[in-house]
Amino acid sequence: MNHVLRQAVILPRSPSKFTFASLFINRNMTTGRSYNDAIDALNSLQTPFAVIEARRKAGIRPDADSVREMRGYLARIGYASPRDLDALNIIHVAGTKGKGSTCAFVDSILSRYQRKGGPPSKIGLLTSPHLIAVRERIRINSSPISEEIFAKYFFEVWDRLEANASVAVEDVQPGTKPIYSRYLTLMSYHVFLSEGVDAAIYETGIGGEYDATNVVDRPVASGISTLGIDHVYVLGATVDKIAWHKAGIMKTGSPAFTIEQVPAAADVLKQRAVDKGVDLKVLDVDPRLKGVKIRPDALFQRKNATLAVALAETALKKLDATFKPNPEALPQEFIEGLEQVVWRGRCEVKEEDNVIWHVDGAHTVDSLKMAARWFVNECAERSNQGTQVLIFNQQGRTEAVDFLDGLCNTVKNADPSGQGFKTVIFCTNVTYATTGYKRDFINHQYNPADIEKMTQQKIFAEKWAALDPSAKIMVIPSIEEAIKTARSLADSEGSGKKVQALITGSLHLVGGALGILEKADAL
Ligand SMILES: Nc1ncnc2c1ncn2[C@@H]1O[C@H](COP(=O)(O)OP(=O)(O)OP(=O)(O)O)[C@@H](O)[C@H]1O
Ligand SMILES: [Mg+2]
Ligand SMILES: [Mg+2]
Repeated sequence: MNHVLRQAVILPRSPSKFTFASLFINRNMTTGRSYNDAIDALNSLQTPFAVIEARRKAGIRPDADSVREMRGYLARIGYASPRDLDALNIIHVAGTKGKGSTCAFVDSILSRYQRKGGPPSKIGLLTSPHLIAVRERIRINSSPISEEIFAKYFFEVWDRLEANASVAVEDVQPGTKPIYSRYLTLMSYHVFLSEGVDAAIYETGIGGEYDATNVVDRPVASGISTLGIDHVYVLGATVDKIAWHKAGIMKTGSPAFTIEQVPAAADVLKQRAVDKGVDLKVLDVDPRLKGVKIRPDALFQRKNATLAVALAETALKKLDATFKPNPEALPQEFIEGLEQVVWRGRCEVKEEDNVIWHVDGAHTVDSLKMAARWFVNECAERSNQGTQVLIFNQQGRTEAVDFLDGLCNTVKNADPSGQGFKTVIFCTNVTYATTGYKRDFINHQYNPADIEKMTQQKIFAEKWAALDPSAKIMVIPSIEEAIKTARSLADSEGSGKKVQALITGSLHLVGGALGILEKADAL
């Protein structure tokens, strides 16, 4: 670390109005019933860092009990029959990367039909994680549910769980509640069923087989997006093990789709499809996408779009007996849905007077290479290209240090001067310099001491110093200060040149950064 201390500039924390310890204490539930009260109560359902560590050490991983447990919670909140979920016509998506993007495409396509009067008449969308506010994980007709609606259903679920806390249900301990993301999944079923949603798109949280979303046993269709390495602790370290989990969302009697995968993953998907009697369709990039303006214009996104088209066609066939896919050309609704999709924090460009921000939430080795290539291509198209700056973080994943090689080399190799990023900033995911986290970003799952000492960021700095000894490396306590620092670099640019900044590595980082860049807390 001494080496880093010599090479990297490490900014001290600003005098703050919060203590780090206070951020991580589970709050007792307040008596109020506002959106903020709901988020506080939700935050109390996070598994604390110490418990996660203990489980890790004991080798405890999710298993079939976790799905049975979700069914138990569903029963406690009033949905005792697995058939209750059939009304939602669920489109279920798993994958290592591209899940959210695929779901957003399906949502956008279906919304063109909904706006024409349907079917579907109401579309639900559950995605994770959130970018700017928790409520954005649960959408109806493409909009995050309002704070009022969120709070209403949040506490309805809460009250039902408490009222039925002692009702014996298999695999659920009396008096318990599901943890954070599982609570939101549970709540989403209640929201969508109560609001009369008739097509719901579900992104899995982690894996598939044992994921909280896998309580659906008759999806309208299942889709598996690009597989790669992530969540190694829960899913396994090799792509075949990971594929096994993701294949768990394929259901006998429901159509299933995937796109081209690396052979080890493809083999497992095909074998599990055979075992389940599922006709799994492996899709080449859809030729009907030719001429459709998919953003970013990259192969991975065309794969996501291909999967989304197949899923949307299957859903529309189920919902509307008169809908007939046209193998020659995509209907206008599909083209508009694909071209006009809004999926924030992924390959976004925001231009200021002196800085062009490139914002992408990639956080695996493969997706970071994609993000780097996208950044390079964007920069290459501009005549006012100035210094390239990186703002990076990934909290809580020890393997994240290996994300940096691809990022560094992709940008360096594309730069005719061989320079790549001139300044590299590693910051924590703490949003603001003096007030700490926005409530929606409080995370008990990380080691508070690591954030306080910026341990992870210093490890990144050390790694980057080895990858590129000529880069100026900085370790900075908050996103706000990281952005300020990048802006200040613009002062030394030549006239007409703009700093080209890439913010990536974590969706939490990206969400916090967008909030600051847009000077808004709102969605
Ligand atoms: N098919 C893909 N292959 C590789 N990288 C992808 C693919 N689709 C998207 N990405 C990259 O991954 C980032 C995240 O995309 P997206 O939100 O769709 O993935 P996700 O599977 O929902 O990820 P998460 O694990 O965060 O839920 C994108 O910004 C892009 O850089
Ligand atoms: Mg993920
Ligand atoms: Mg996602």
